[in-house]
Amino acid sequence: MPAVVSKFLERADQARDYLNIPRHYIAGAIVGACITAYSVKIAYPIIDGIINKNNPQEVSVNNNNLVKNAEIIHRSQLKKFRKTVPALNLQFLFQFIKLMKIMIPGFFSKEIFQLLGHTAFLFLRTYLSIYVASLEGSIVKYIVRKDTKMFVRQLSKWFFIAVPATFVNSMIRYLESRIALSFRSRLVEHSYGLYFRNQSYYRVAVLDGRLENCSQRLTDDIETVSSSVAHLYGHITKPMFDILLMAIALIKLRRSRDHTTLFAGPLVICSVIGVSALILKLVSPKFGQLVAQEAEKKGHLRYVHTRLITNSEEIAFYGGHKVELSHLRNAYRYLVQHMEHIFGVKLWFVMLEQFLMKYVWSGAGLIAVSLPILLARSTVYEPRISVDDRIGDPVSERTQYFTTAKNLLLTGGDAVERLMSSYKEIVELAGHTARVANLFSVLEEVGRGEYHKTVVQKKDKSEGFQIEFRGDQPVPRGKLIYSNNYEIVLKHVPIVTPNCDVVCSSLDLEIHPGQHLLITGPNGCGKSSLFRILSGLWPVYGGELRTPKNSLFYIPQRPYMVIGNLRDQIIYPDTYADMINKQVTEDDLNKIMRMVHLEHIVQRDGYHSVKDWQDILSGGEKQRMAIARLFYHKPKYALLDECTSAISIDVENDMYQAAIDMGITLMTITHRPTLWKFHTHILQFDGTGSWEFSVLNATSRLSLKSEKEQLLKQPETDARNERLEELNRLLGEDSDKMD
Ligand SMILES: Nc1ncnc2c1ncn2[C@@H]1O[C@H](COP(=O)(O)OP(=O)(O)OP(=O)(O)O)[C@@H](O)[C@H]1O
Repeated sequence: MPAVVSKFLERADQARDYLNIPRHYIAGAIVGACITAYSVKIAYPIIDGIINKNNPQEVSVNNNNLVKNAEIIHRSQLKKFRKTVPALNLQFLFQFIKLMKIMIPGFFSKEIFQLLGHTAFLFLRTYLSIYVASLEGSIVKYIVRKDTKMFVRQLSKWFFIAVPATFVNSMIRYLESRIALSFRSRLVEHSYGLYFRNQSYYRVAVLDGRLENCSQRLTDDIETVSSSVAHLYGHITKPMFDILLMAIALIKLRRSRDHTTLFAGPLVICSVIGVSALILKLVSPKFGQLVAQEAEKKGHLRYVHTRLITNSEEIAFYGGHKVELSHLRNAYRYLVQHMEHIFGVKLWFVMLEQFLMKYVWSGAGLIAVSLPILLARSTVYEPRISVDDRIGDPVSERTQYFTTAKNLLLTGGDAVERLMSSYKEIVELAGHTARVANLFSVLEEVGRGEYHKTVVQKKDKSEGFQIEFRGDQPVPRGKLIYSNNYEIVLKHVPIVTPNCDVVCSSLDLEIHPGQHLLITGPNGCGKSSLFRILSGLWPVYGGELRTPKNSLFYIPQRPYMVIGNLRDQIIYPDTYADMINKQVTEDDLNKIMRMVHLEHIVQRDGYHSVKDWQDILSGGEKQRMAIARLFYHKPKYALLDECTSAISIDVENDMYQAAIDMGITLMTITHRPTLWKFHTHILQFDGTGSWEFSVLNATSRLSLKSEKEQLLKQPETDARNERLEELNRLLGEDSDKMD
């Protein structure tokens, strides 16, 4: 390769001679081209930014709306990042200390001992490096002196030292990995504690808008922070030892030669390193911000993939692959664009870094090493030689000195280079640290019930409930009291969504065990939201709510199937140990499965085989399984949110009767008139924020329903329409719809 290049250069030079172009013209052109390329590189993003700011509609690659939407999300994410730029500053220091306190909880923690061990091995490694450097110097000396015996002796020492040296190297890597794993375990443990406290995993996603991809921070970012910290510890400690011990060794070595130039070499090296460090710091790109943005984009890509996997069946039925593919492609494209940007930024920085560290420093090192030889007072220098080396000649002495000094300098130079490149790693660490520290502080706040979400304050002049705001955040002013007497009481409680929409201004309700409540009303009127407020998932913004603790059991229309065997599905959220403690046997489970007509699943799959029950069970089977769960737990109240919509009416009736017989009080959202007879009270929302709570007379309500059915079959007249409207009002149903 070098031969080809030199041939090419030779030909080019001949051509230049032929064309009679002076050499300095060519050099000027090359320098000019480099400067132009660099200016374009710097100016392009700025010009692009100005153009895109003025023409936001031209941003998308094609006119596809999806691409535009994704672009808008992408830009809003970028804006968010610009607000808090992670860098090597005081904020990073505080965040880092916070994480360190979690990673190293005390003086006598396992991590301290691992770090001490790691430090000892790093020190040993440096010591061995110095020993090997001087050994190599003596080997070269005996080669020059043609002393075979001494050469073989030194070479045997060299091989002998290789065994502990390689063990030390391997041990350093082993300890670094162990420390990274220990740090990671501490962070993971801490984050899981926060994530699962006060249902934060739900609240952070629904009620708070600050963390878009919790999973990315909980997995990748924590892993990166712990491995970077462990790596950086070695990456900074080892070079420091190296520099210290190498400097001592070099000074000793130089003292043995000449005092006059003792400080000249180190002065040259220190000045060169100082100046180049300053230059690198000045021109260094914002790596912290860049890696944080990269993590965000990776998280978004992971999120799009997860959505696809979770909803694969629906997407396949719809044939929605085109839309999903474009979402995936966009998410990936943003990641690629960003990575290309990072690579581009790194290209110039690494070039400068390499130029300074590889060439400028090596040059300075060579000057420092050669100074004692070049500036020696006499041309035939008589070294201070040891007793063993009295027979030595000046040339072999100089060779030994030069080889040892060169090795020491190389190791020292390498150490300074590693220290300098650590700066880049620290700034990158700042990006991940900011994300993890932010995750922890958001989870802590969410756990305390403090949420931050971008909500639009509605200036509503009407009479209804007004949400109180502090700054731009709503303040829940309601009282939530956990009572011991199993009653549910709501006094002037509004139903407010996480987006601060008031669905119902004030709700008053009193339910005692044995009073089975039917909840009806049009879509979106706040039926399920009432359950969320009763269960304590959504804040109480006003009034007072009294509810028994741990006595409500919610069953949705699409029940969740847990990872595990069939038994785990029935007893969820209990564990097998809880089941044993409750003295429930498999016979009891068999009885429950018979009650929900699922005994065939027990015969087919047994209780112990682990399967993907979410996919295996049909919609109706999953709903029956959820009812089996209800029968296993026998709570005081069951919040049933259209949870039997896929079950046949006769089986559904059996289940409701069985639940009542078990002493479970039902609170049911349903559109099926066949379930009315199981309820004693009714809460009827009208969809405009009003409601009616009364005793339910199922027989009279059913006769109203059949009258409505008859009227709907008749031709339209004023009298018919008037009566229909009246019936709809009484039944709490939409005007032209039969439930
Ligand atoms: N997580 C959420 N964030 C913001 N708004 C929400 C959220 N969940 C529900 N809403 C809104 O709250 C309102 C009431 O929703 P809710 O689920 O209580 O309706 P519903 O009466 O149960 O309707 P349906 O009969 O269709 O299930 C709706 O306008 C809905 O869009």
